[in-house]
Amino acid sequence: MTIENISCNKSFGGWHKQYTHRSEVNRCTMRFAIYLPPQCSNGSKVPVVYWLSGLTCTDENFMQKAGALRVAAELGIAIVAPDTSPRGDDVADDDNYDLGKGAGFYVNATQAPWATHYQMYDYVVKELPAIIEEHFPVSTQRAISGHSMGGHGALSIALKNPAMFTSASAFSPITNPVNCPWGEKAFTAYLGDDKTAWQQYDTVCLLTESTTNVPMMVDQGLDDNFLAEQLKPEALLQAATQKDYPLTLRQHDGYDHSYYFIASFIDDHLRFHAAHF
Ligand SMILES: N[C@@H](CCC(=O)N[C@@H](CSC=O)C(=O)NCC(=O)O)C(=O)O
Repeated sequence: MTIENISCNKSFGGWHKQYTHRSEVNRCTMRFAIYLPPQCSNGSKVPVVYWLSGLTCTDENFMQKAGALRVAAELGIAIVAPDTSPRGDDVADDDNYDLGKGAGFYVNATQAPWATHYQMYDYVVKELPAIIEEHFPVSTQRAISGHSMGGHGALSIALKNPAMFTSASAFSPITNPVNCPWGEKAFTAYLGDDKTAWQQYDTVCLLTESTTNVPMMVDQGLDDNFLAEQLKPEALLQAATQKDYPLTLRQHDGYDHSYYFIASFIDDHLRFHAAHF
């Protein structure tokens, strides 16, 4: 697979780089960002945290706003941030921010017009890791994290692929997309009206049926304007408690849904993942 470097910036002794490539699964050009810590400079292979961003984001929001690179450099962890949807003039879109471009929801769409390009589950689970492991000095130790729509992606992907990730974490995740307006809208469009097809991508449903444990950490702000209607951490906590699942849920007074919240606690997430590598 050929990839093209489009930016390169030294940061905390390592390198932040952006690449484009042809995606076979999404049938379009995709862009991703990678942070390579200084420990890579002698050819050593480092573990990777995959970061999945939320609605309206690209590969840039997390890298520019989360303040994660200092601790990634200290811990010797690479971070990979994909885009949140396929892109391009021939890719189906919607007028609203919560469907279409910037809102791929990390599922494989089965419905027209979305199915042609919106295969973000396969992109994150298969195509992107293969590219990363072919082109960069990374080991096969992987963790996954994300925010909001990306928190849903991170937790559901870890639950569906427990052998692939040593740990998973999320900020303000959509925990139960089959049961909230963002999820119902996206899953109806991408997966159709049959709600049984939605459950394969729902963190609460997957955790309830899980037979393996991927250690999980979730941070949630209690002044998040999406908390009650869209995010529902209590549903996740209830499912985890019933299964005795290894979930750490931290709820923080005063914090909202923004990257100011993520930046306040991202160090803890990277240290959590480092402890499990
Ligand atoms: N109406 C808002 C909603 C978009 C928004 O809040 N996006 C969040 C993720 S929400 C869940 O997936 C986000 O991360 N935005 C990018 C950022 O850099 O903050 C809007 O259109 O802005």
